[in-house]
Parts: sequence; C-alpha cells; structure tokens
Amino acid sequence: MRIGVPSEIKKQESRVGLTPESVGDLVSAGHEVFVQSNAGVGSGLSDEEYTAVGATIVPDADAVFKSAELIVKVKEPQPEETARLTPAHTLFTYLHLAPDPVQAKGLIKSGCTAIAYETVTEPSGGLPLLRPMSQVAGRMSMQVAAWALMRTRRGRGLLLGGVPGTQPAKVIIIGGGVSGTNAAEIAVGMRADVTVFDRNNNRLAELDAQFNGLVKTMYSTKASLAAAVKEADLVIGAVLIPGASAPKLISREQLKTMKPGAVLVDIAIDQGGCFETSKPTTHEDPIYDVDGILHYCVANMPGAVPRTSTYALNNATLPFVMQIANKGTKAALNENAHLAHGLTVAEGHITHEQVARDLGMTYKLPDWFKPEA
Ligand SMILES: NC(=O)C1=CN([C@@H]2O[C@H](COP(=O)(O)OP(=O)(O)OC[C@H]3O[C@@H](n4cnc5c(N)ncnc54)[C@H](O)[C@@H]3O)[C@@H](O)[C@H]2O)C=CC1
Ligand SMILES: CC(=O)C(=O)O
Ligand SMILES: [Mg+2]
Repeated sequence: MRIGVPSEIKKQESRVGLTPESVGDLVSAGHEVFVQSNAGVGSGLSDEEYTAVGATIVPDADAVFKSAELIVKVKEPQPEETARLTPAHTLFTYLHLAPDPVQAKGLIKSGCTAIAYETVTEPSGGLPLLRPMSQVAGRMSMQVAAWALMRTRRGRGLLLGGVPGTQPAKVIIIGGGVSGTNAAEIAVGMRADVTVFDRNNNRLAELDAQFNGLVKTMYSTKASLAAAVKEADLVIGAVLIPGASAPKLISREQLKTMKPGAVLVDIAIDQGGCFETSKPTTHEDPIYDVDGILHYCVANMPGAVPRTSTYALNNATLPFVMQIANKGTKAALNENAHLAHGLTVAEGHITHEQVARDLGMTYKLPDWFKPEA
C-alpha cells in the first residue's frame, strides 16, 4: 500500500505519524511510504533517517496526499488537510469528532474513510491508541499545574508538596482512568494531598490497592465534587465516555466557591472539556483566568514533548497501520472488530453511533462493513 505522512500543522504540534523505525518495518513488508520533507524535525527525526529506511521524501502536503492511499497522522485534520482528502483515502489519526461539527462536515464531504485512534479498542476493554497519550497528558498535567500554581504565574503561590511544617496542595483528580492515574502517580511523587474521583467502583478499589493509601478515593457525584472543589488548590479533569462529549462537572457558578488562584487543568478538553468554563487553548498561550481561577486547556498536551510522544504513539499504532497496509482498509476493518470500533466516517456518512448522536447527525454503515465479532 502507498502510505503518506504529512507534517502536523496544528499550532505547536511537533509529533509525527510514523517514526523511521515504523517506516522501516512497513517498507520491509513491501509498502511504499511518502514522508513530507521535515515532517519529523520537531520530534528530532531528520529526512535522512527516513530515506535510510526506504521512505520517499516529498516536498509538501499536496504531494503526500496525491501519492498515498493511507494517510497516517497524529492530530485531527485541519481544514486545509480535509480539503485534500478524497474517497480514495483512508485517514488514520485522532479525530475527536463528537464536539467538532465543522471537521465532521468536512470529512463527510471528502468521501474518505476515517478511522479514529481514540475509539479503537482491545480485548481487555481499554483504548490502546489513546493510552500512550493519556499517560503523557496525565504525567504532564502535574508539571504544568506545578508551574501554574506559582505566584509568578498568578496561581495560589503553592509548592505542590509543600515543605515540612506546611500543608501540601490539595489535588483533586476527576476520572481515575489512564490520564487520571498517571497524574496521581506524579502528584503522589511530588507529595501533594491527592484525591481521585470516579464513578466506577471497581476502578476506585483498584486505585486504593495500587496506591496503598497514598491516594484517597471518592465516588463522583455532584455533591461530593462540589464539596471537594471548594477546598482544592488544583483540579485535574480526566474523565472520558468513549466517543462522547465530556460531561460538564464543574459549573461557572462553582468557581466562585473556589480559592482564588486555584488551578483547573482540563485534560478532557479534546472531548469538549469537563468544566463549563473550559475552552481549548494552545501551548503558545495555554492559561486563562475566569473569576480568579486559572484554566489550562491545551488539547494536544503531548505535542509539547514530541520526542517521547511520537515514539509512545508509534509503539501502539504500528500494528494497526501494518494490518491496514497488509490487508487493505476494508478487510482490515472487517477482520479486526477492535480496529473497526475506530471507524468514524465512510462513504459520506458518520459511521460511529455515539459520535453521530453527539453531533445530532444520522449514522450509516457502508454495505461492505461486516466486522467479525
Ligand atoms: N488534552 C490532551 O492533550 C489529551 C487529552 N486526552 C483526553 O483525556 C481524557 C481522558 O482519557 P483517559 O484517561 O484515557 O480515559 P479513561 O477511559 O482511561 O478514563 C476515564 C475515567 O473517567 C471516569 N469517569 C467517567 N465519567 C465520570 C464522572 N462523571 N466522574 C468521575 N469519573 C468519571 C471513567 O470511569 C474512567 O475511569 C479523554 O478525553 C482523552 O481524549 C488524552 C490525551 C491527551
Ligand atoms: C489524544 C490527543 O488528542 C493527543 O494526544 O493530542
Ligand atoms: Mg487531544
């Protein structure tokens, strides 16, 4: 198959869809890979590293999209990328389509087949292509929060762990999944006072055992969250209902009950955000203030640590890219029900029920789509 890797063009996004190591494996399996010149530079990967493993370097994105059938990216396509997609293309990338009607309409119009990383599943029920970036975002959330809490950044002027004789920061993590657990690991390491909220009792029990008492756990209700938010110095939003827009768990009104200079980090912003006052920000200007509460809402947090993130993402995506390349898109989707869960757009229709519901659109599966159970 002809596979294309364009440069990412979202603001300050330096990850790249395939590493030279992944390209090497695809070329060895008989595929052709077209990489846009300098696509890997932000991740410290040169054109020479790609040519050394058999990739063809092409000068611009137009050439990538014209040369390739399978486009492997990282972030959701920006409008100028969507405009290059045709019914001949399969797009494999993060889409986060539920809160993004403009992108949805563009993909529908293009006629392409779009498979979203974030809804591909695995036998244990996890989301294998979201996991590595949720690990990065969770760990990074404490790094950015520690910085935002400094008085020099207009935060509460707190050191996360305090020092002997002072109170550590009170950290609330809403959602004890992959990103929430990784956030908790770093917060505990920094000696903060950490409570994780979730609605899944099994998950709360696992966290209780994993952290051996170093993290408190709470069942997440409107009331339990409202009480905790008043006392919090830092709140991390890390919830997910796969494919759906994030539920709003802290209202604008509630900000008035919080301590001035407290920090909210909304990791779930790519699904629309879980705080009423969240709106997407970029690495260039990541933090804004609402009623004295600082909000960090960067939708591509892993993009700031591309060297780590590109490799972590490729470790997870390569087996699926290989399946699509070896079998063709239709057979790969029909023979792997877990990959099939990622199918989101095909033949001019949304094909994912939950995504369509959130967008207020109808969903229709293509006639050829008959995934094995
Ligand atoms: N901003 C960024 O750069 C990045 C954002 N993300 C996003 O972070 C979000 C979380 O992803 P993961 O941690 O992988 O998800 P996950 O599925 O591992 O965990 C989500 C957890 O939220 C819990 N939950 C659902 N509703 C809840 C509620 N009302 N109250 C408390 N807990 C609730 C679930 O039970 C689950 O344990 C996703 O939207 C994902 O796309 C992931 C990576 C990077
Ligand atoms: C998951 C995601 O949206 C990201 O890594 O940017
Ligand atoms: Mg994102």
